[in-house]
Amino acid sequence: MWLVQDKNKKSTPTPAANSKSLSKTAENTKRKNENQTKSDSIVTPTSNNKSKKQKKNNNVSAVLEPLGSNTKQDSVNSNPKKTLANKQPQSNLKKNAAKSGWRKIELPKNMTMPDNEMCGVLDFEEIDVEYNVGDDPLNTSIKIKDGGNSNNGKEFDDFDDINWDDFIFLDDFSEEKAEKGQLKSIGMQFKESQGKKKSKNKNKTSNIEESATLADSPIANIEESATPADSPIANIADDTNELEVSVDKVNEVVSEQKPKNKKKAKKSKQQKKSEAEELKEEQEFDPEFDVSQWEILGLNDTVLNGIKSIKFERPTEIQERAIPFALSGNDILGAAQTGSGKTLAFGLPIIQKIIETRAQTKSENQTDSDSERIEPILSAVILVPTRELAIQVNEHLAKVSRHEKVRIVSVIGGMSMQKQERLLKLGPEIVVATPGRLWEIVEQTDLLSGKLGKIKFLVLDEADRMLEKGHFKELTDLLRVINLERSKNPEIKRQTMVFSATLNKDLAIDKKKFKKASTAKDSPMQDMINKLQFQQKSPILIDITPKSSVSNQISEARIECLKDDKEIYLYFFLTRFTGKSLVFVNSISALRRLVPILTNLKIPAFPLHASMQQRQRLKNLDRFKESPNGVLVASDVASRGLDIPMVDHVIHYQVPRAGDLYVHRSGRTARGENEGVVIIFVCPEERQNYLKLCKLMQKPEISELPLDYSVMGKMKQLVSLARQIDSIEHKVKKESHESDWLNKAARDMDIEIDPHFVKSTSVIYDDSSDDNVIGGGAGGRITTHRKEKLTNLKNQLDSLLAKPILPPGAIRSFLTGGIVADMASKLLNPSNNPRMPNQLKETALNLTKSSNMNPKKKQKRN
Ligand SMILES: Nc1ncnc2c1ncn2[C@@H]1O[C@H](COP(=O)(O)OP(=O)(O)OP(=O)(O)O)[C@@H](O)[C@H]1O
Repeated sequence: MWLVQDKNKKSTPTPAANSKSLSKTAENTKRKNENQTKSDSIVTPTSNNKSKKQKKNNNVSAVLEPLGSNTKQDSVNSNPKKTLANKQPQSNLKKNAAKSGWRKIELPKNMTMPDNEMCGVLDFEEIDVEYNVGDDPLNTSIKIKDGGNSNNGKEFDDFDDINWDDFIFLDDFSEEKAEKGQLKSIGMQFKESQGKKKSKNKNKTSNIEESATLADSPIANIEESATPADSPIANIADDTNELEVSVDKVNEVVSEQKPKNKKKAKKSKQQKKSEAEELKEEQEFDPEFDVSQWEILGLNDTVLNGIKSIKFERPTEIQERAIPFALSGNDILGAAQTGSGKTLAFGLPIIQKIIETRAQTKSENQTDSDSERIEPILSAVILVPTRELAIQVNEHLAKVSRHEKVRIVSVIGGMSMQKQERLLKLGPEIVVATPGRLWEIVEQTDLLSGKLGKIKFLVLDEADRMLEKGHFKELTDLLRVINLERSKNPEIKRQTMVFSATLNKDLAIDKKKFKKASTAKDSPMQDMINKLQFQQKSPILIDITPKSSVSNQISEARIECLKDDKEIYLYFFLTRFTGKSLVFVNSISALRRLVPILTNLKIPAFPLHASMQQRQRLKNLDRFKESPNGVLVASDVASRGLDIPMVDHVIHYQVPRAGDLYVHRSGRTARGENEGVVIIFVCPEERQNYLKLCKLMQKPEISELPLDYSVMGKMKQLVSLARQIDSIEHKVKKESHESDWLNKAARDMDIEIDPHFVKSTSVIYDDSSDDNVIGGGAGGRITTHRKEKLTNLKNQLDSLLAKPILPPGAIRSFLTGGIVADMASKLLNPSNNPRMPNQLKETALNLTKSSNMNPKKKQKRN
């Protein structure tokens, strides 16, 4: 059984508490103190039954409180002794919490436990509610629900994100120990046991030592269960694919040393998925597959085997041009359109080099009896601007190097730093990283010291993005460290490869101009080139971007409408054409407005933006990938590099602020050999920017999408209902949040809210309009009224959504004659759009292509 430590008062400060969590704690304390001051002025003291309950709880030394009741203790002081010395009157609740710094939380009744025994409750600072556990960590997965909203719940199968310094085993808990500050968190116990094991096994190699300890410790078992030991790419089965490393050797050691009596670990969903994928890949491998087109580029048999697994018949142009140069050791500046296969253009030569180096090292060590213990060498660092892209590049390279088990680790922000450190200790050969987190690791640990300076390859993918705010500083710092060693020892050879679809920021992609821009003394490109310290005076420039920078496989079209009507037009487009759509917005606020409206309209819409938790970002990305008609509403964090299969439409819901954004956003469709549609929404306020964009892209105006807009009245009605529902839901949530806050403040202070106060601060609801709240009255009534209105609106919307969307006049004349005389047959015709039966089931691609061929084709508007 475990107790959970209140995040706001660590009575047993642990060495592992990192600066981030400490600062967060301080921030929480400050906020809580502010809240307390606020609540002092609005609540009155009382003695009620609750305080009796709390007295009783005092005897058990941990505060009992129902999970989700929001009765977290107030933070008093991070030092328990100091708190006890504090003579200020406090509620029993507070004293109790201050004494122990730990609290026990009752589990909700509906919680299922394998052995009917409580084992633990998790309460993370970044997660509002819950839980689920079993008593055997190996047979357990944790489900943590975000924000208490079950629709929005997320599940982790991964114990690695738990800070074990925040938990103790309940059996270890005593009030005495708590007072003396002698409680040892699970994390501390683990570290101690790890220390002991290490000294016992000091003759073993460091990797083996660590694995052995991991295998013996309860925490280790948990960690292992999150990292499939038998997978060649250990973390590919991680539920987020957060990190990947091929650690066969270490894994062998781990599995050998597992205690015999250990219960069989239940395979996580992800493990199973990864095993299934591996099996599939194994079956997909075709030794007879013709790779002659690749062979002529100079790739060796091992890499060619990798290609036989992924079955790419021939190299793309950028691969054809870049691979031979890269294999012969050149620095490269490569520009090619989005989705043209740049990852393998730099990835295959790196993999080949790693395999060759391994073979060479092995043959050099053949006389050495220790040849089996060859230290893996960090050969390549690939820097990318976003976390999702890092994971994707990792997966892509892991897939093609699967037979050789090249060790690849992603180092990205927003994920467990400890896990990334542990994987780095195992010795990766390729690190794919975002600059921020890699720099954090370099600064805070010595895991990469001496290694970065010796790498054989440095890649900057989406290089132009790296020059922008948010990456530039860390990138510069990293380059300083990477170049340091070489400046001392010029013998060290390193190839540098820089790739993007928009290498030249001003988008003037013509060779002369590009060269000019990249050599102009004061350009950021030149600055970066200087910092990169290419080994060659002039790196090989391969620029095969099309004139307009946008892929030739993309068909573009424009939708003109008023700013306030964009939601209606978007809903219309998404209903009219089936397929996967990626909708880009310029701001998170626009995204937050749009997603609930689409959700109310039963469109499977998923948000993705940089302020979301990383796990949620990945989860939404996965949901989008799996949903054939899904809509990802994203900020520009998704604009670069993401290779999501079969995105049919990219929609610029707002005109992008820069030309390169237009290119990269648009490039999320038409990947590889596919075609795709790009739609840009333009409202009168954006017209100027749109025209500038066209000029920048060196193209005439984008043709307008020829649509039959006769159903727009219906669409407007539906969207208006969805908006109203969202607005009321928002208000109800806000009210309930405020009332929770008030009740919580009162509970924390052991006081009762004065009903007069509630009355005087409440508002009167004007029945004539949902928005006319004019002051004075009872809050509860308002909420009830709103809820009723909400139910009515939802019913109304549901019934409209269940009907086909028909042009005006269709209902009256339905089945009888007039403009929709043949409606019955249309409704039954499978080649018509089921939601809009008077329209053909047509793809946006065909329509856009035909309008591009015939730009004068007019659309009908009512
Ligand atoms: N030779 C090939 N034949 C067929 N498909 C390929 C080939 N090379 C790569 N691909 C596929 O093309 C898609 C795009 O590749 P990749 O992500 O490397 O493009 P990119 O040029 O880096 O795009 P972006 O500029 O958007 O980052 C991927 O799905 C990849 O698997």
